[in-house]
Amino acid sequence: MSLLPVAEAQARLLALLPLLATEPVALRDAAGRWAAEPLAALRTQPASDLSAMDGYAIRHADLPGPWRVVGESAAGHRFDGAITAGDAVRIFTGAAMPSGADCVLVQEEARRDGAVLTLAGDGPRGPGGNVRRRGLDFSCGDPLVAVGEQLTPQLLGLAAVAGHAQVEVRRRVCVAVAATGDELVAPGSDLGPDQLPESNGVMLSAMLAALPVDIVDLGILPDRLEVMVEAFAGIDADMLVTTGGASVGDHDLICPALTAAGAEIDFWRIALRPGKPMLAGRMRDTVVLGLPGNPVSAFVTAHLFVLPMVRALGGAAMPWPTPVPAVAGSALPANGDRLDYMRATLADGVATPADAQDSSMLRTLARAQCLIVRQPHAPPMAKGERVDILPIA
Ligand SMILES: Nc1nc2c(c(=O)[nH]1)N[C@H]1C(S)=C(S)[C@@H](COP(=O)(O)OP(=O)(O)OC[C@H]3O[C@@H](n4cnc5c(N)ncnc54)[C@H](O)[C@@H]3O)O[C@H]1N2
Ligand code: MOO
Repeated sequence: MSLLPVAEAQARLLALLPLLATEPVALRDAAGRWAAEPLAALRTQPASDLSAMDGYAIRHADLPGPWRVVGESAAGHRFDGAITAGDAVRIFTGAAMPSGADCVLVQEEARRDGAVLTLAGDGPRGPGGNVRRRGLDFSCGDPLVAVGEQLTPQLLGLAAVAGHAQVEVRRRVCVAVAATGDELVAPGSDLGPDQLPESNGVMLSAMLAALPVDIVDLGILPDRLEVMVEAFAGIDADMLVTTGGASVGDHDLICPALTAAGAEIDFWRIALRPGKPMLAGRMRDTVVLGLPGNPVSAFVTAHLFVLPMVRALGGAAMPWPTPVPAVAGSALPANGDRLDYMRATLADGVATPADAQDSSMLRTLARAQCLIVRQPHAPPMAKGERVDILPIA
């Protein structure tokens, strides 16, 4: 069977996703979610001309003074009157400019004796000096956040000052995770000679924990068709992620078990190393991803498929990991017909692949800081040439 190119597999998977309902979330709880509706400014910021410094609001035409101090304007308590020739108002950072004043004399350049103020420096350069004009940051109605943008702390601060208390986002994504394999036991268990501590579920849950996800842990399923079918048939989740049993051996039962549980398999086996035996489909309202059992294959396919799909379900406009340029730290051999992701360290922009790239080796994965991306049929590459990497640390 020919292998499906990775980009095609990603596009097909995206097409399988349902559109999740939206919910309003308080800004303080919205970090990391994606805006499901655009946010426009509900107010103008600043709403009035404000002082940018502590000092005295004056008319620039009155320089070089002296002035008579006629009142005070503080943030939250403006000076209600208007000033005329020779008047100054004591003013603080963030306070509204009094009517008639057009600049602020900073207090370091002023000398005050009772109500009399004299110049003790150069003074503001011109009208508007040390003043933040109304609307300097944004005006009411300005578009501020686009649909699909991730809500960073900075955007949430912007939304708050723009007058919003909450933001509409897609509801949290429910992901069921199952490890499969007769050899697997819970981490820390006493081990028989053919047993292995389960690690893929641990790693996947940790990868998902950084996203707005509720995880349903299905634990470890044995390589028994009827047990798997029963576990899968009762699932109520947006996504089911399995690891193991995806290949072609007699005990690789994920494909038949999912099919028997009502899933339609959309594709199986992709042109990716590691990660070739991945499969994907849909089981009623649940998107299904069957990841290979080898730990590095599970990690790479989670990075390229599971996390992007969770982001897309969450409403992300840009769900994919973005390659960045680096320099090859050693010569790289010609690549075969699969898109290859090589574990590598990264120092000062130089990506050096690990000597061994076997997909069972978690220690090299744990110490890798990036994956070097090699396109199918890429020619050999010399040390020092430019490569694309995906940062993972
Ligand atoms: N004849 C062929 N054999 C294999 C092929 C192939 O095309 N033809 N593909 C190979 C590739 S590539 C991969 S990747 C593996 C993936 O196979 P499975 O998805 O069926 O994975 P398993 O056989 O169940 O396990 C593989 C390996 O990983 C260990 N494992 C599984 N689950 C976990 C877990 N949750 N935690 C830790 N370790 C796990 C398992 O013990 C095996 O050692 O197939 C190749 N074979
Ligand atoms: O593609 Mo497999 O994931 O080489 O080990």
